[in-house]
Amino acid sequence: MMDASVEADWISLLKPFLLWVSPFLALVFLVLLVVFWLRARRLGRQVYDLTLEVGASSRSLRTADRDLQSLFDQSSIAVFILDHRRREILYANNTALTAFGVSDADALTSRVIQNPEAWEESSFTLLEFEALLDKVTRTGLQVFEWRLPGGEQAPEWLDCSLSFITYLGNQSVLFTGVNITARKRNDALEKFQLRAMRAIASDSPLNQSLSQLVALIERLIPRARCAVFVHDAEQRRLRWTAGSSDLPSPFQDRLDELPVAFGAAGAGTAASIRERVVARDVRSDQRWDAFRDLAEQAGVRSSWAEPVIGANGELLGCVELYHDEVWTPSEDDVDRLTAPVSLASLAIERHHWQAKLEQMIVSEQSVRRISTNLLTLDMERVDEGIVGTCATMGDFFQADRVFICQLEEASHEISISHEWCIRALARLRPETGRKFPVIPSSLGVLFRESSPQVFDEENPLPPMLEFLAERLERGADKSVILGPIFRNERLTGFLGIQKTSAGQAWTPARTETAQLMASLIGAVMTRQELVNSLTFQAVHDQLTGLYNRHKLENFLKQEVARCNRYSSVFSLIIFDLDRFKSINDRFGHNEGDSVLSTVAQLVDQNVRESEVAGRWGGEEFLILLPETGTDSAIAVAERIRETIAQHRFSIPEPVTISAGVATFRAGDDPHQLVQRADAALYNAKDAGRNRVISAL
Ligand SMILES: Nc1nc2c(ncn2[C@@H]2O[C@H](COP(=O)(O)OP(=O)(O)OP(=O)(O)O)[C@@H](O)[C@H]2O)c(=O)[nH]1
Repeated sequence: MMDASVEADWISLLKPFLLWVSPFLALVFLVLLVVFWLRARRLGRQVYDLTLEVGASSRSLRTADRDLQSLFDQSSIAVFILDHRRREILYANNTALTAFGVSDADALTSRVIQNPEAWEESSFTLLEFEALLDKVTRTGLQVFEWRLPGGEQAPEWLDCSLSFITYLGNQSVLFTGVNITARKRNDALEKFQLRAMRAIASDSPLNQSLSQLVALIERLIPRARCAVFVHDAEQRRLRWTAGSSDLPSPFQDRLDELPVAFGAAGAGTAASIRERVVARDVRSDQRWDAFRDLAEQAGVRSSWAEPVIGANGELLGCVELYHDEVWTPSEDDVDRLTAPVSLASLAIERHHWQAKLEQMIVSEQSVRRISTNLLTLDMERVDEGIVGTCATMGDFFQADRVFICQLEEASHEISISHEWCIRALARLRPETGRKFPVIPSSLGVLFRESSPQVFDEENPLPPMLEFLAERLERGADKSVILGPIFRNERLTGFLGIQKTSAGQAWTPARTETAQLMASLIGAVMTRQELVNSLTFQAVHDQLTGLYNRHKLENFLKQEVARCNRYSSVFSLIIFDLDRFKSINDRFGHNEGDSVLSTVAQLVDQNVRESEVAGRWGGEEFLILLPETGTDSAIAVAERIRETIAQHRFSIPEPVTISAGVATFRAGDDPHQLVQRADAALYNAKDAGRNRVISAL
């Protein structure tokens, strides 16, 4: 009860206050209501405006995308837009589709962007590309060069950019790629061209320079496999010097040493006619008849051969390109190959000159060595020296046999005087020294030009010289060069250089060298003749041809020394023509000379090889009889005396001699011995001449 009354008191107390405040409260509420209404209206308008704005933006974005797409669709730049999160292509233009070899955006997603295998031949992997996509979200832009595997018309190289964009509300990446294949190809070509030129300019071996050219050509003519052949002028063959590693070895081996002839595939034919040869389809081309199976196995269906011609018009080699399909070069292809073919010509010519120079140096050294050998031959051992030089020449000329023939004009005979040959021929060669009949005048006609002649299958040896090749097999590669040897403008022999196997051919330079050698041998022989004659003159008496006094004294000294050392014995005969003064006086000095010569001949015929006869001076002769005692010496002297006495000389009366014989006694010197013989001779004169008396 109490509580109800207290409540009533409170209400009665607040009532006047509430009555006074309530209009204000109502007013405040009203104001607040108005404010809220006003605010709500403004927000609504703003929301409305915003909604309008959003709608417009969205519409303009879509318009922009459409504009962008139509712009990209026409572009030669490859463009695609990739949903960054889902890795899906949202848009790709035609250029991009062609570049990646696909037909639509979905294929680009499934066959490229989400397929790691498609990236195998690309310049980077799918993982690396994805890393770039992630990077672009941080940096906004990435630029790079991309080598694509490339299709038929597709670009090989793209200069690319990736930019981060929002596309159709998605976080996306915009890809652009500009085709820079032509620039890249040019760069690469320049690089290859530079490499090839450097190799040619440097001292690189020919096969290396030509391999660089092969690489260059294969860049210039896509899908072609290339080979470069070098012409071997001596063998008239093409040597496979450089070629694509894609050409199988049996193909290379078979085309190596291709003859320069029609029907020797494209290269051999082009080399023989010195013109371009295009075999559009080797299966039906007759120039490939002999090589068809080989081409089939190597996957060669067409060939294009360009001969390589040197500055002087000589054939240097051949460049050949092979395709695995029926193919003909376009004018552009022909243009493109012009420079490399010129480079090949430069490389081969440079190599040839270098080889020639090296050969000349070696050749000059060898020629100098052989010449020095010949000109400084020890005249005591000339024959040995000449045979040694023949061996050196054999080595130099790569010959199997080198020989010297000597012609004896008087006897009309020819024989091999010096010879060297390889071991294999030793038992086949004709005997050295055997004489064969010849007609020197007809040989003189054959070698009138005094230049060497090469005899081979086409130009056989004249019948009288056939003995030179006797018992040696003859065949295509066998040849003998004969360099005439002249002495005092007379043909006196030949230097012969024989080859029985394929080797270096007889080039003009080699032929010239052979003749130089023949001339040197002629000079050596003349010198030897001169030396022999001087040596002969130095020890022989000019009138009689017997040993002279100087030589007799030498023999005497040697014999005395020998007998003193070995307690041996020898005897001397000294004889003198009887009354020779009277012969001179009556028949003249010339007749006297003739008598002296005849006596010398008779003496020479009556002494043995071991005995030495000479002219002691004037009309005095001395005979030295080794290992001969007094009795035997007297017998020899008697025999000579009788022979002379019985001989019918040119003068109409007999010629007699008186002789003194002395035998060596231990301890004698030459002078003592001669004195004793002389004394015996005087005794013979005193005793009436025409007799033999021995010393006591
Ligand atoms: N025709 C010629 N005569 C020569 C040669 N050498 C020497 N005589 C001569 O030989 C003669 C030697 O004469 P002598 O010494 O008087 O002796 P000889 O007349 O033979 O008389 P004997 O010896 O006593 O028998 C000289 O008249 C010389 O001139 C020569 O090479 N030729």
